[in-house]
Amino acid sequence: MAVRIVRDRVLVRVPATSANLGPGFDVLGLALGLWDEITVRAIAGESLVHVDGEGAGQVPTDESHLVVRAVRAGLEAAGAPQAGLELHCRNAIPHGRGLGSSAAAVVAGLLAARGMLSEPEALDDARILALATEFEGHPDNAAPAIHGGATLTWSDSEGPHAERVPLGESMRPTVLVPGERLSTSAARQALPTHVPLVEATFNISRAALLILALGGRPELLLPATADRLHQSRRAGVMAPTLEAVTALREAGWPAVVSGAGPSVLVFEALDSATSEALSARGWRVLHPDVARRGAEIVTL
Ligand SMILES: Nc1ncnc2c1ncn2[C@@H]1O[C@H](COP(=O)(O)OP(=O)(O)O)[C@@H](O)[C@H]1O
Ligand SMILES: N[C@@H](CCOP(=O)(O)O)C(=O)O
Repeated sequence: MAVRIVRDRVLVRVPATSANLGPGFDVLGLALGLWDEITVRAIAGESLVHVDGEGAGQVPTDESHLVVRAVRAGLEAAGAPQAGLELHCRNAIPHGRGLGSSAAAVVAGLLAARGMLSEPEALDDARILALATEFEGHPDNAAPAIHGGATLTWSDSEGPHAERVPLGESMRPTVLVPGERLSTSAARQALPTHVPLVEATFNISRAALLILALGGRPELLLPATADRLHQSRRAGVMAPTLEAVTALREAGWPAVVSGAGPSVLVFEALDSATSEALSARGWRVLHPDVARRGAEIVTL
């Protein structure tokens, strides 16, 4: 029987994510306890979008809205008919700051599509990761948004795959968010197509070390979060971010650029003096939990 829309109202929640984690460019990611909540309704008539919080008054409110596009991609991939869509978005994830807002929007739309379907298995996690990777161009935000916790991704002829990385109990991350935005596409344009073998080898060693560090060897976090592939090459488009990362690392904090920047992720709770000094220089200091569960459909 053909796949149909059988639920006309679905609420989904999706976490922020920090990708790369230093050496794991386009591979590693971590889900953070900062959530977007989106209600999707199938309606008769034209689509409309209401946005509260981050992105309100800035993102489109018609068919070009990213969540609408993702719902449509999900319905199409499942072979289901399209419908008018009404969205209510309550957004907590800052846009254009390297905290995976676009991946969260895409995963939210795909998951909402799953929640509407007569055969939700037509959009299983692997299919959602593949579709989200088509939207994003890289899987390292979508994977932790879907699965929660820390993830690693790789791709083969079948498409992208994701696995959870074991996480110790004690991680208390700090996220520093600047006022300025930087689009991921602009940050990707700063990168070369080829890198020296010695730099690739450096990152392979540190990314492997990071798997140990995350699993319960926090004393390894500082060396394990060093990167030579992408962060310094992006300094031209986010100089204050690289300055903050360098200063924090010199003081012993395991700090990295969050995703494509310009936020900073520190794998520990910063002390109050350091936090206050950063706040005074315009950084918003957040202490999200690690989101150990990923995106979910909340039945309405
Ligand atoms: N919840 C959302 N609803 C609609 N569009 C969104 C949403 N989140 C992100 N976007 C779109 O994605 C852009 C940010 O994506 P990107 O440059 O990849 O940054 P990041 O994903 O790091 O926040 C926003 O400017 C907006 O166009
Ligand atoms: N690996 C990507 C990660 C982008 O993350 P975002 O949160 O900035 O979208 C990259 O470094 O370009």
